[in-house]
Order: sequence, then structure tokens, then C-alpha cells
Amino acid sequence: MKETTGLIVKGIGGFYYVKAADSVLECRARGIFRKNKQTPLAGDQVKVSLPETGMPMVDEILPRRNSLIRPPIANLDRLFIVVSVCDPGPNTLVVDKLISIAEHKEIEPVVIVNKTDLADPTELLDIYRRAGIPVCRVSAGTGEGIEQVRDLLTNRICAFTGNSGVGKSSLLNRLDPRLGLATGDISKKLGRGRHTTRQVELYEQENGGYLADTPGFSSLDLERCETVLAGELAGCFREFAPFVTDCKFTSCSHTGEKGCAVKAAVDEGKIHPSRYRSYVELYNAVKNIKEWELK
Ligand SMILES: Nc1nc2c(ncn2[C@@H]2O[C@H](COP(=O)(O)OP(=O)(O)OP(=O)(O)O)[C@@H](O)[C@H]2O)c(=O)[nH]1
Ligand SMILES: [Zn+2]
Repeated sequence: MKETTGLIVKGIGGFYYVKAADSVLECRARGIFRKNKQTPLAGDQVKVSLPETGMPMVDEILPRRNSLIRPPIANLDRLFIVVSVCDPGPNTLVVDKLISIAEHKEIEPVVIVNKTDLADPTELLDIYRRAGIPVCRVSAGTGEGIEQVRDLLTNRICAFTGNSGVGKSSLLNRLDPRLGLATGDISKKLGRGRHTTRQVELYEQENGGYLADTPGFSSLDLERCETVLAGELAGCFREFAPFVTDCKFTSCSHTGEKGCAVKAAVDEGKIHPSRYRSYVELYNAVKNIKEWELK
């Protein structure tokens, strides 16, 4: 029997679509996965056996680098976190929380500042540039900056997230018109994603990347399913790294202790106060959660 490996681009109703070499194979999955409570996900690299007759079979899921529950996706390389300059105005706490989740999962975060045709994005861009996080200035309305985002898809598995109304669907449609997503009021009327347990589909790009169709999942889904514990949070704020070892106390939480080098860096203008405020708020929200409580 022949064997091959490939990438799951879609799973629906017990069928898995696996991109292998130049074709997409429609597969079933072995019963063993269900027995082990393991679900193959879009983004999984899998081994597939090809019998002489009958359907190809997913035999094995290769080790994952990371996975998310909602949206259900594995081996994500980049998470595009969309925020709009206005309408709705930016919620930096949500952006910073999403960044911390990405960092924790070793997914590269990219902040997409959208609707730059409506208001000046300078301040918002500055927060994330100073933090050393890749940031794109775009407008789904005019098309500004879309090529830069497209370049970042190259050979990467990517997904979009962000608050409702920031323009995720509009951006996804710009990047890949095949998605044909409803936007604005139409998407509200459809109540998209609210009552369905949607699966994710990965759309292959000409540059070898894959784009996930995730607008059915809100940033809230992602926030609710993933928790970064207090002790791990500072490590998910990359611009804190040069300072965390210089605090007076090794157990410093960086939320107000004496001799905190992170707070000193904020006061000296080396860390943006907006990012620090988010850190403290996120820290206080999770400080009483213990690891065993998440299991
Ligand atoms: N002026 C302007 N309007 C935009 C831009 N991007 C999106 N919009 C509008 O903003 C509204 C919301 O856009 P969507 O793409 O539906 O936003 P979404 O993030 O997918 O929203 P949800 O489906 O609620 O999560 C729509 O009316 C879009 O036409 C932009 O760059 N400039
Ligand atoms: Zn400190």
C-alpha cells in the first residue's frame, strides 16, 4: 500500500481534505483518533495511506508545533491581529491580550492597523513598532498596504483575529476573493458563526502560504479558550525581555514592586505605557488562576 504525507486544509463531517504533492485527497480518519479523543485539525501534517481500492486514510498526525481550540487550527505560523483606528476605536487591551496568546503559543503576531483612510493611525502604529512587533498600516477600503500583508503570507499558515467590525472579512476578501465573506451589516444579519460549530478551511495562496477563513470566530472565542498564566505573562511581552532580569526581586511581578526594572523602563520611555497598562491589567485578571485549574 502506498503512503504519503500532506497538510489538512479542511475537515468536515468526518472527511478530511489533505493537500499532498499536487492534489487534494479526500480522506477518512482511522477510528483510533476518536478512541484517543484526538481530532485531526486544519493545519495538521498527516500521514495518509492510499489503498488500491477505497478511500485514502489519515493514519497518523505528525507532532504539532501548536494548536488552538477556537478557531480549531494547528501549526499556525502567523496570527494577524486586526485593530481599526476608528469605527470601532482601538481596544489595545484586547490587542495586547491576543498578542500574548500568540507569543505563548509561539505564533508570530502581526498587528494590522485597518481603516487608515478614516483616521490618523500614527499613535497606534507607534505603540507596536516600539514594542518590536511587526505592524502593517492598511485600509481594506482603499487597498493600501494589502500587498505588504500578502507578502507576509508567503509559505506560512496564517489566520486573522480581532474585535467585531474592525474589518477582518473585508481584508480577507481583498487578499483572496474566493472567500466571498459577508461584511458589515450583512454579516450581522447572518449572525455568522454564532450557532454553528464551524470548521476552518485553509486557502492555498500563490506564494505557497495558507490563509484560514476564520471570521466566524471572534477574538472572544480565542481569548476564552486560551489563558496565559501570570508567571508566564511577562515572557509574552517581548519588549520587557531586556529588563526583567534587572528587577530587585527575582520574584518581581512587575506590577508595582520596589526596584522593578520594567516599571523603571516605562518611566524612562523605553516601554510604551499603553503596553505596560495592558500587562498589569492582564496580570491582575489571571494572578489567582493556578495551572491545575486549567486542566
Ligand atoms: N472606511 C473603511 N471601512 C472599512 C474598512 N474595512 C472595513 N470597513 C467597513 O467596516 C465594516 C465592518 O467590516 P467587516 O469586514 O465586516 O468587519 P469584521 O471584522 O469582519 O466584523 P465581524 O464580522 O463583526 O467580526 C464594514 O461596513 C466594512 O465595509 C476600511 O479600511 N475603511
Ligand atoms: Zn519587575
